[in-house]
Amino acid sequence: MLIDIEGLTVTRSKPILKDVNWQVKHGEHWAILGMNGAGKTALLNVICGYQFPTKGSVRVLGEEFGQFPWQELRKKIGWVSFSFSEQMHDQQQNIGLEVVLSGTFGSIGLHEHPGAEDMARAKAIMNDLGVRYLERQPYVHMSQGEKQRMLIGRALMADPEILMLDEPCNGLDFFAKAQLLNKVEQLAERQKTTIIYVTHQVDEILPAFKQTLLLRDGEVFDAGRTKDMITSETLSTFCRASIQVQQKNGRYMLEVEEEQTSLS
Ligand SMILES: Nc1ncnc2c1ncn2[C@@H]1O[C@H](COP(=O)(O)OP(=O)(O)OP(=O)(O)O)[C@@H](O)[C@H]1O
Repeated sequence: MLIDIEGLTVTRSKPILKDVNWQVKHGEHWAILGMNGAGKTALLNVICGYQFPTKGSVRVLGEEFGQFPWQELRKKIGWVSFSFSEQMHDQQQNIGLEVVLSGTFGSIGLHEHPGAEDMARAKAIMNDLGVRYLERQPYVHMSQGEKQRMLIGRALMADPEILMLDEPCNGLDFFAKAQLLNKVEQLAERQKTTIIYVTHQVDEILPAFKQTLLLRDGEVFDAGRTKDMITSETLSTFCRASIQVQQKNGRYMLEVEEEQTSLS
């Protein structure tokens, strides 16, 4: 079991996660679908040890939260998120190659001298992600899609066992989104890293994401095989709206008949 969460409750000034149970096995790729404020980012924060459980147990990569130095565990988890992208902006001078290389050291900005091996690996990863042409370009001058691929490259430098992508297609145009999803699909097919993909949009749930967690108001609404989760019936109840799900070439599309949902 890669992730084993039982009875997880996180309460701050209000309940954020309530009695969450979720298990991720080796070799699985998961999508986490939920509307704004559902608790998706909070759940990732708990997995990375940035947010502490109020109640319940959290085991990641076989280690129990509270009984293991979580900063060690974090090295095996890659996390790509918008907030991280914002932090990178403080490193105005960093060029593409440095951003990817910084993943070796888990730092924001490159403060250490990488070895020849690291350098070769960073270039190979950039090549793979189709961003080798950005090697010398400052991060701040990159497009949103280029930045996202750069951050995925940075996360892959650490050779993570789990790669968490938190709404990676936000702000991307349809072409950049297709390119990014294509890369995510390739990564998932390689089966080296378990991918957890957080989104509001069902069209981003790629065929490789055979499992889906539906999170609503801090609670697990349902979890299991994507083909059982992304159905008209389940999503209509989940979104409290009348929703028709269509499938084309293994991808999902929604038709929403009422206005109160934010899913598309
Ligand atoms: N430290 C905190 N104190 C109080 N409330 C918090 C705290 N952190 C998160 N929340 C609240 O918990 C809820 C879940 O937040 P979270 O960021 O996990 O949602 P999300 O599903 O990722 O949403 P989005 O899709 O909008 O990014 C939100 O209502 C948020 O305001």
